[in-house]
Amino acid sequence: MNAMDAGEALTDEIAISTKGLTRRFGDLVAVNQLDLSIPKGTIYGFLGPNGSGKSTVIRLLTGLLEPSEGEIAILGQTLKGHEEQLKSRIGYMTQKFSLYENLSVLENLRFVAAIYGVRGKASKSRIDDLLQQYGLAHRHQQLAGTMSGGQKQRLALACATLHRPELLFLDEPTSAVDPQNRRDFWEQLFDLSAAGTTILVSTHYMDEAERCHKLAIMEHGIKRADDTPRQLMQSMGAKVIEVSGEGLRQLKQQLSTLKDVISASQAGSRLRVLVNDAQQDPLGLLQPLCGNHQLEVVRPSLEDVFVTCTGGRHVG
Ligand SMILES: Nc1ncnc2c1ncn2[C@@H]1O[C@H](COP(=O)(O)OP(=O)(O)OP(=O)(O)O)[C@@H](O)[C@H]1O
Repeated sequence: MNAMDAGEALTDEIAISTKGLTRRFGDLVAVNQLDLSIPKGTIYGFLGPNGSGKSTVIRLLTGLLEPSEGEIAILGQTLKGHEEQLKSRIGYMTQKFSLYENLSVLENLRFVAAIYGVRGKASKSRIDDLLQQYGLAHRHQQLAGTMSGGQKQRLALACATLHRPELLFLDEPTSAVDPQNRRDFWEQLFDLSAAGTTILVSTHYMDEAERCHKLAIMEHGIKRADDTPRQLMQSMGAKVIEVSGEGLRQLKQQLSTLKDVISASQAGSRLRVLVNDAQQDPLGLLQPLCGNHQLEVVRPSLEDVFVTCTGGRHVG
């Protein structure tokens, strides 16, 4: 493929486009022939287990890592050769938040402002706004290293968005925070999205992935599916059957041996069984092993989609 191909696929409406994007580390293929087309203004999720290549994709898209093969276009420009130009239009928040722990909240923000060339009155006013917006005004003198996970996360988001990037990369941003902070964080992401920012966020949390406008399911560096959460659930190649009753541990083992059963996993006092769509009569398949148990066909969840896409190899 030549350098134009990914660029040609672009319209003004596309924020990220890749064609055949591949990255190897020795014999390991961390990202394998990835094609992406992410419209501007979207919150796009990368859902996958540890080691599925999510961070590597983000590092490739931010220009921190060179592809082994393939093309990347960001905000209408081929990435190769335009990394410096694009840097001012991109924000990046890493898993570890990358804060200067020995600097105060204010000093962290001033440092980032200086890096992006935001100076003088503009810097002061932007930092004041961010301190208010992210609930950090009363902590501006506190050392970053002494803050809680949720506070560090808010400061990291303030730093990553200080220069008003059009495109924001977030690598597992909520791994280190509690559910309330995760919810609040997502409210902030929707505010940014409503203001026109395109966001690519990696996660291994299903509830988080479900909030995205669109998402890719990754496994072993390969994109297994790519659509809206609703569409992924509607077009999943499996039926979901819940089984309730006694002796579920043993029943699970028995059901798992059936050819068309993709997975069986326990959730509370029920077994959630995924049966391949090719099976015409999923209840009839399970019934002989289920005796007096109750069986019910239920609506798929995103977790079911994930399990089906990955052939039951990463249950729950
Ligand atoms: N610099 C590197 N050198 C060698 N192997 C690497 C390097 N970076 C990543 N890998 C490998 O590439 C694969 C994908 O890693 P990556 O960090 O992208 O996955 P991930 O989905 O982000 O996982 P996690 O959620 O654990 O961060 C892993 O097997 C990892 O060990």
